[in-house]
Amino acid sequence: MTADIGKSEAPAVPGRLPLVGHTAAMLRERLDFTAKLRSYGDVVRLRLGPLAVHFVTTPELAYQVLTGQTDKFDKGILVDKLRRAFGNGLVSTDGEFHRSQRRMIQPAFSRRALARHAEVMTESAGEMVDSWWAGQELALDRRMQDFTISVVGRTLFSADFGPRVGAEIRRYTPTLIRLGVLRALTPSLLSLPVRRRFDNAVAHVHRVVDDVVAGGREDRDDLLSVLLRARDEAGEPMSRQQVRDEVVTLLTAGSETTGIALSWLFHELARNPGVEERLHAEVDEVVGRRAATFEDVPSLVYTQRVISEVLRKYPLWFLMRRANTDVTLGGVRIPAGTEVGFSPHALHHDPLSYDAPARFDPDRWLPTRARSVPRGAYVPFAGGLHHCPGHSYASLEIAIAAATVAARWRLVPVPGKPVHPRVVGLMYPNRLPMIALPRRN
Ligand code: HEM
Repeated sequence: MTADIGKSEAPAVPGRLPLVGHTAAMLRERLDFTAKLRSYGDVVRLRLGPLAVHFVTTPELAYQVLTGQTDKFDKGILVDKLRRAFGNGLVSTDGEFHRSQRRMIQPAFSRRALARHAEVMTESAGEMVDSWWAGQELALDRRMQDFTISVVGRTLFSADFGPRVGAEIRRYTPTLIRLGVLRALTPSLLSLPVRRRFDNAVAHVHRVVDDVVAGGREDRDDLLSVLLRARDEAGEPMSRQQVRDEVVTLLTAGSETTGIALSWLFHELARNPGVEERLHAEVDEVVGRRAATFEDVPSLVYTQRVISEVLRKYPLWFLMRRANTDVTLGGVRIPAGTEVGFSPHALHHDPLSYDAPARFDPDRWLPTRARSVPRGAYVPFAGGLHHCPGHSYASLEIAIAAATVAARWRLVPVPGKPVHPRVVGLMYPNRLPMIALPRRN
């Protein structure tokens, strides 16, 4: 009856334990846990420790949370727990402050800026593939992280962003993300040593980034200069701490995700010889044996489908928002202040949205087939007010790096070392040893 619309209660997910709620099951089962939530309802209730969470499980409701009703949601508990690390950086703020910081950062991702960044991406990718030798065993996940950190550092922050900064960021960011997610899932249950490890990682990252900010100049053509030059309405510059928070946010958000995507891309190429062959043929035709450039990317049509498929298969495990007003989702009334979660991974693997979702099938992104994917079912870069500002930058960087590697090398797995995802918010490979074999083309 219409009078009841918006008033029904979401079903509770079975298996809630005293004190810990669903946290133990979620941490034990990870992707399987979030995948099965749709079988309990379109909106379901969970307990993470003492915290009540509504989880939406359909593409349309995820679309509503992200985009359709974006202004009714702020960042949620996940970001609260990461705020110690990212302070008031873009990723952890809302409202007018977030909007004005975003406006300031946006020009670093304009088409003109991207064309400039691409030169660094091409050069860095070229240097990377030149440094490999035939038969070399590469810890590919680490190589890709080194590459993406160095590219973000060189494009956005400073020409002389040194290797020490990269090494420290690479070393401590996974800890920040892993422990940030753990703290969100187990509010107040974490032991002191875990908190100390988190604080220690934060302190290291802050220290190196403080050095980057201290060495920054206002007269350069990079984002750090833009941040240092910025003045508010009263003519005041941004505090050093605010600049630091933005730099930490962009360095970590911009490198970890892109490095993981590149890692999985080469893993999938090695497992799918037909896909690898088509990608190699395209790269041979468009790029030849040189490093790929900005101008090549529009012609790398198949490579771009491969990238879309990597981002489908290996997205974030889950995201959280918090309702800032009473909202109705799927007929369920959700009071202001409620945490609302959803899983990009579950949405990207839902058989109601994708044929054979476990299969790596770049051709599902052919325009004729892609049209049948429901809105909200493909959200690698989220959506709405907090839509990833680096999405074009990331797609460009992945295309340039993938094509530059593929122009020269075939990467094959090291036998006897199985690779599987380690899910800690992001989907890291547990390891990714690969051998570089020269391509004869
Ligand atoms: C494959 C690569 C990438 C993926 C999959 C990715 C994914 C995402 C997602 C899902 C969000 C939304 C998080 C949320 O709503 O809680 C996000 C936000 C963000 N991303 Fe990315 N990202 C990538 C690359 C980048 C790059 C290259 C940069 C910058 C250089 C970047 C900077 C950011 C920032 C600053 C935010 C926060 C935006 C806001 O809250 O307004 N990301 N990203």
